[in-house]
Amino acid sequence: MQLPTYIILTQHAEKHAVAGCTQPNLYMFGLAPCRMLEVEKGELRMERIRRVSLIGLGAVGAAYGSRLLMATETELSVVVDRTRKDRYRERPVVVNGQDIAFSYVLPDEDVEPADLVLIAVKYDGLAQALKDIRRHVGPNTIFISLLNGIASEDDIRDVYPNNPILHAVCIAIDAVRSGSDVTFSSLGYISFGDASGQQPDIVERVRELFERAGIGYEVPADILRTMWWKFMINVGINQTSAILRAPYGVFQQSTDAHTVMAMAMREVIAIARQLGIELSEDDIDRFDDVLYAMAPTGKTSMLQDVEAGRPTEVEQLSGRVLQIGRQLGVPTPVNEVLYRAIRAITPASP
Ligand SMILES: NC(=O)C1=CN([C@@H]2O[C@H](COP(=O)(O)OP(=O)(O)OC[C@H]3O[C@@H](n4cnc5c(N)ncnc54)[C@H](OP(=O)(O)O)[C@@H]3O)[C@@H](O)[C@H]2O)C=CC1
Ligand SMILES: CC(C)(CO)C(=O)C(=O)O
Repeated sequence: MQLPTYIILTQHAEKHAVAGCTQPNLYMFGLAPCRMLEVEKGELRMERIRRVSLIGLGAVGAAYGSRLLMATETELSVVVDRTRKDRYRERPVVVNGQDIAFSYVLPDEDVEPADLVLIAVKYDGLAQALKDIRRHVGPNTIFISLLNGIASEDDIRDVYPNNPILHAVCIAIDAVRSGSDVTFSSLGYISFGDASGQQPDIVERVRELFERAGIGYEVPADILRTMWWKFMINVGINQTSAILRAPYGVFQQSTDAHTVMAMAMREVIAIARQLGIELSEDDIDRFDDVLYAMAPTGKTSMLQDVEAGRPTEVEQLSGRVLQIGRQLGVPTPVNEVLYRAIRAITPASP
């Protein structure tokens, strides 16, 4: 029998094969942390993402999680505390009318580290989520956060400074959650990338996973610009929709609603440009292409929070705009009105 050949790569010199051997367990000696790639017929085979751990099974997490469950060669674990586990056992998560049999893991259970940790909680749950997934994190575990806003990647970096983190946002998904029932007509796509430009292999591995799972994606040339574009979108439509209690149809029909949304977006454009991120009026038009394709009955995540009486992510939207605007000396009066109005009608985050 012919043994497979392995190439051993150190974490910090992944481009340089440091040894070839036929005994995979050799990589235990002196080279950790490291990764192995199998060589097949003389060609390097990409190390596939096989173990995925997801935390946050709401609108976004359940929607993308249901796709990841269908990916071949992938094991998906959903990290939940005891209370949530009991709740999901009593009332299973339903996505587009189908009960989904997720595999739940408690934070203290012993597990193999994941290849990829996917985070889909709201911002006020992020600090706890980063504690709860600790047993799923090994030296090479990749992180992707699907949270809105521009802060979560830095928060992950603070807790897991040595792990690869890709930036990501989901665009044009119209998922709505009611209790543990999630429905969507479009999953949109995940725009993701490596802000450091140093980890093209990691981007490729995630791209290959999304292909296998049937999750739409794009890898833009400048992921930080895309993050700010999405931030502009959320500052505009999430906040205006929350105050007007307006689903997407209202923004498709009403020039007034659309104008308020665009006024809030323009303040993001102004601060972004001061920071060297070249957003412009065209970026509002680009969002219109997305907006007019969304289900008229669909609702932003912030409107869903308001209707469910939950705290909102306002501190991550206008809260951030006001903070950065003050630092840069850029006036942000529209966001100040939105900030105060949203805080007036919603409970504060714990
Ligand atoms: N909804 C949408 O269409 C979109 C949302 N987003 C962004 O994605 C992120 C998630 O939003 P969304 O899915 O709507 O939020 P949801 O409120 O629907 O879901 C968040 C989920 O995380 C769970 N959760 C929180 N903390 C933990 C924890 N420690 N362990 C396990 N589960 C936990 C919550 O459980 P529980 O309910 O029990 O507290 C809830 O099920 C937000 O940042 C949002 O802005 C981005 C694009 C679109
Ligand atoms: C862009 C939008 C409005 C829908 O995907 C969103 O990000 C949200 O609802 O939070």
